[in-house]
Amino acid sequence: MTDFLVTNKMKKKDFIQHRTPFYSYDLKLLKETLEEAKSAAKKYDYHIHYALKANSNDRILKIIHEKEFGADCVSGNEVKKALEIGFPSSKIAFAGVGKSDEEILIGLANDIFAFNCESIEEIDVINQLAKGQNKMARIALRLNPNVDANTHKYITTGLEENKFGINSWELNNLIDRLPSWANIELTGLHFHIGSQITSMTPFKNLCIRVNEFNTWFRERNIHIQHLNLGGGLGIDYHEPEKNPIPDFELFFGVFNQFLQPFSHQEIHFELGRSLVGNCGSLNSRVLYIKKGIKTNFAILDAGMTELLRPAIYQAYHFIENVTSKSENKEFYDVVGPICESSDCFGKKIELKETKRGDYIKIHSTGAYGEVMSSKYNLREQNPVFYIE
Ligand SMILES: Cc1ncc(COP(=O)(O)O)c(C=O)c1O
Ligand SMILES: N[C@@H](CCCC[NH3+])C(=O)O
Repeated sequence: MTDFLVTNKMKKKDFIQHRTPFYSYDLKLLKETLEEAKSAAKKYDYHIHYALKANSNDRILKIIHEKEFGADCVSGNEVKKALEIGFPSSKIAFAGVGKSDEEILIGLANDIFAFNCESIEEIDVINQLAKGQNKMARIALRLNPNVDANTHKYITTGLEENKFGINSWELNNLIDRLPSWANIELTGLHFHIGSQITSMTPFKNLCIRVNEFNTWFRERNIHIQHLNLGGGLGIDYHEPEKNPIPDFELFFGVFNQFLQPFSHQEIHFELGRSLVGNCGSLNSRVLYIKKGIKTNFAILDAGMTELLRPAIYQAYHFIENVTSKSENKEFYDVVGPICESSDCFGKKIELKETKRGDYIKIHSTGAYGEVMSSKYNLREQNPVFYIE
């Protein structure tokens, strides 16, 4: 998205002046969220790496960098972007189940904090490439803890059936090979069980498994310097105005209570959604109201090309008609203009009586919104508003 606009206060007239659809970001809320996360983590000396995949908009990244978070990247381009914004390479972790040789070389050239490795073959390749560059590569092993995150199946990552992480039965083989990897330094263990997790129970279960793995390595005289517990903390998509900031105290408190690190070990997290999710909104206009057999369709000028989450995870976002003056409420299937039946933001959504031209705000789109947008149907690039 190319065209960047800045406004001090989003007023109705601003909506009306500007072409929809567009994303807007509440930078004040972003800063408050970052501050809360930071102070909750500081209590236990925990380190937070921001997961760039959630939102890699430059202005958002600059603020996160200013607040001294580290970066969690999943592609060579994300590593480059983090460096360009100013994140120090000593705070950049590079994860991902399929890193290409070119991407690994970017990480090596910049001496990043760690490669989070997901297979024995990947470690082999990193070792060879590091040897070629005469470098030592620091790695963390992404282990599959087989813990159910109880979230949508497409955003669960920590079960043995998922493609992510090294399974426990491979560990004996892996540590047998460790001495042969002369250009690898094993520094950490990494875990990530999934995203949009709203119950603390999966995190408690994760801690129990991490303690077991950590002990297993210690018993084999392998000294692990950092434990990376991943991200996954969810946000309140249903009542984002009531609960704009997730309960970071509760989240980190669970790890403080159940995780048993050895004394020298650093504890890292890679949070995405919980830091940026609620500061973003997608703003759009109703193009048409159409009577279906069982329902009314409110057809918006925003579609799955701007916000993919409802189409691929049946994700719920709170949708609000911000300009209707009507006292009446009606149910609508809120859909987009894209040539796909799954281009639907929600079925049976209760809105104030809605007509052509009304402005519709789709809340909590700061994470996995703008970054997942596409040009499908040759859609226009949209402007972005930043609200201080
Ligand atoms: C390995 C890894 N780390 C961190 C994250 C960030 O997760 P979240 O946005 O749920 O905090 C993800 C995304 O699920 C991930 O796959
Ligand atoms: N993109 C997903 C989450 C995936 C997180 C990355 N592993 C979402 O919108 O909820």
